[in-house]
Amino acid sequence: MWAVGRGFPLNKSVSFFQRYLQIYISKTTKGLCRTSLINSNRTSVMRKMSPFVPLLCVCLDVCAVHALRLAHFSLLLRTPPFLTLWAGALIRASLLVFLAFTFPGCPPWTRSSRGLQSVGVLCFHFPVYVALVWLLGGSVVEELWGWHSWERIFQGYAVTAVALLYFIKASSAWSKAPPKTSGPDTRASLNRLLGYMRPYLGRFVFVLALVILSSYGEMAIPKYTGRMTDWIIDDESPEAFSQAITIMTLMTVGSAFFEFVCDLVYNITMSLIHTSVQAAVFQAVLRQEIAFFDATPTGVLVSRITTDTNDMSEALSEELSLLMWYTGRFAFLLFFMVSQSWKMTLLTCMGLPIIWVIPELTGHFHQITAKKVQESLAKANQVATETFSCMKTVRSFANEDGETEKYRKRLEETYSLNKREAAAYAATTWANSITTLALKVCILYYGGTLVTRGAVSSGDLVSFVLYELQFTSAVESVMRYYPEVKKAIGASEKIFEYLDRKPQKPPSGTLEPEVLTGHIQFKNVSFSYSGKSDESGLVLKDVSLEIKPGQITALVGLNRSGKTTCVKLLERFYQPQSGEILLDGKALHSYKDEFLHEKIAVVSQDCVLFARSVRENIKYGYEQASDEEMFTAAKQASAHQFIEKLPKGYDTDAGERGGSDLDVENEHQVRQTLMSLKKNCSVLTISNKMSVAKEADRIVVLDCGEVKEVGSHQELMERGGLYATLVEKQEQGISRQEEENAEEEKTA
Ligand SMILES: Nc1ncnc2c1ncn2[C@@H]1O[C@H](COP(=O)(O)OP(=O)(O)OP(=O)(O)O)[C@@H](O)[C@H]1O
Repeated sequence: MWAVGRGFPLNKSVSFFQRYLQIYISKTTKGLCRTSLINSNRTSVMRKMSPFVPLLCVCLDVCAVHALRLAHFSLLLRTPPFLTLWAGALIRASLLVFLAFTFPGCPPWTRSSRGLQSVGVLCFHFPVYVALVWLLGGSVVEELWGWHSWERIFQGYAVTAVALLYFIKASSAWSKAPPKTSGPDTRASLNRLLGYMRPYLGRFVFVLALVILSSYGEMAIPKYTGRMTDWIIDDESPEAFSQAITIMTLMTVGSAFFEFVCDLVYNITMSLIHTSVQAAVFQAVLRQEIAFFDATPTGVLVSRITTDTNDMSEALSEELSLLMWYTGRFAFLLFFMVSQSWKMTLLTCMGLPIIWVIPELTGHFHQITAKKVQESLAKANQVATETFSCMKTVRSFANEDGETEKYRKRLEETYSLNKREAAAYAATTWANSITTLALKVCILYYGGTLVTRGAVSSGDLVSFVLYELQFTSAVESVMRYYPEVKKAIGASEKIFEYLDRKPQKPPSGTLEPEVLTGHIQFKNVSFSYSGKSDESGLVLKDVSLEIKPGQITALVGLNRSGKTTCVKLLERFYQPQSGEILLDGKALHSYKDEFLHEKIAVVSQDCVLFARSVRENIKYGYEQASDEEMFTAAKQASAHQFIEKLPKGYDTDAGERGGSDLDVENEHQVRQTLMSLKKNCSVLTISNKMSVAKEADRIVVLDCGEVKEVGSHQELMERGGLYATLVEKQEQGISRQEEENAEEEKTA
């Protein structure tokens, strides 16, 4: 440091230091690396030495502590012990950090936050502890003069190892939570969820109070069992004993009752929240433009509304409630344990990482083996499936024995993996119980010495052991459920995505005139479903056409020429990229949405029936219609008689998407009805059948999204263009079909 202060270049001081370390390593590791160090690439050799480097750092640290110890006891340096303690910690920390950052052999983790944190714990935990004891008025003489003893040095490393294990456990639990995406973060989702919870704030406060009361009640059994042990040992009066039993029973029953009420209120509240979120998402989805439904598969939409909201609310109902319970228990257990004996509590906390880490390591091995077993089973199943599905081929090659042998080999592989899995499972279970047992033995041993010294009573030890039993699982549960709850909140982002989505369509207009003649004009309309206006994607290209009131206009053309698209634009499902559509001389988008959909009626070839009664289907979107109006509509569609014959008439359930397509007879009937209605409205018919177009007053011929011809049937036939060709081809097709049918009949 001095050299740096005097303007000595840092890299020089580093290489100077490194040289000494290299000499040190070459001496300690004797011939093992001496020859290698002579090589020019010293740094790479140093990296190879990295397994020894932590050991070297520990040795240097111990040397530094002993050097400080000598300085501390030296008569020449009469520094106050507090100052020596803190200065010593600072020197140790500086030395270790300097080593980590300058010595190339140091593993990278020593330079990470985890490494620096460990250095901090190693060097400063004891000074902080001494300072706290001193502030609380305790005696610190022994600690101030003995901090450099071997016992304290080992204790320091043990504390650092435990802290590191805690840190690893916490970070692995946290990393199970979903990674942050570029979308809204968990905090934003949490705020949204809290927004839904706000109306029930009173209930949540009530639930929280019940959690606290119930958790407190659960402390009764350990507490009074300990008391009773004391009374039994001390041979106290039977009244005190029965009083303890009564209080314990009351508290336990009370706790169970509070838990029941709490669960009930909490789950009902969460169901209410779930219902309101689900309804809001459904409404938000319905608001979207039709292109959104084209692009999003129905399954995804349904899953977002049902599965995703269910998953979220289930996770929040179950995991959040468990998190609350265990946090409440954890807090009370910690409080009662500390009040029994803070030393035993510290021992428990130090033992916790060990009972997590060892089973986790064996559990990891078990998981890997279980996965391999699954894969191997899948391979065996594949052989079986393949063989059965190609049974004819197997038989024709007479390869039954070959396939059996192949299947047997796969099963043998699975069997050997099964054996490993069984061993891994046994090891995991064993590691679980042995580590838990070891911690208990340690606590009992340490507690026993405290009881012998008279520091705690036997009853306290009994209570403590009972608290500790619950404490371990409470801590584990908190660490398990916290990431789960975070994950559930993260998953809610997907739901809010729909709630936040703004429909990509212009707002509804305001016009709703009392009189509407129904004069429709397409003026230079171009449209593409992709939203792009480049020529290749256009489905309609510069289309101009007119649908006059009191007339029937037919839109004809080959398949995919854009006929249906014109109707979709008329219904405002999509917006044209350019051009405009006018209704009675006013832009279509200036009309109110509801008004427009009331005025434009679409009779489709393949209409849809909802899984509701026939009555509800007919009145769909116009519930206020009278039964008379409904009968008239059904009669016009020649469905009245048919419906009357159904088991429950108009109240018969139509069934989901029941067979509803128009047959030839019905189609003719509907057409006749439309013809009779044409005086009061504009009629646009779309059909591939030229016979339908023939009856229209005006025919618009579309080809590849462009208007090719406009006129009456007569005019277009005389022109001899596309329409005439289509009519001709269709007539030929019909006559050929008739000939084929006649021939079939003959042969029959
Ligand atoms: N929702 C959609 N998304 C993307 N492209 C579409 C969509 N609907 C139709 N198309 C495409 O637009 C073009 C015109 O289709 P449209 O259904 O309007 O033709 P059509 O003349 O009514 O055909 P048909 O007589 O076969 O019903 C076709 O190429 C079709 O593939």
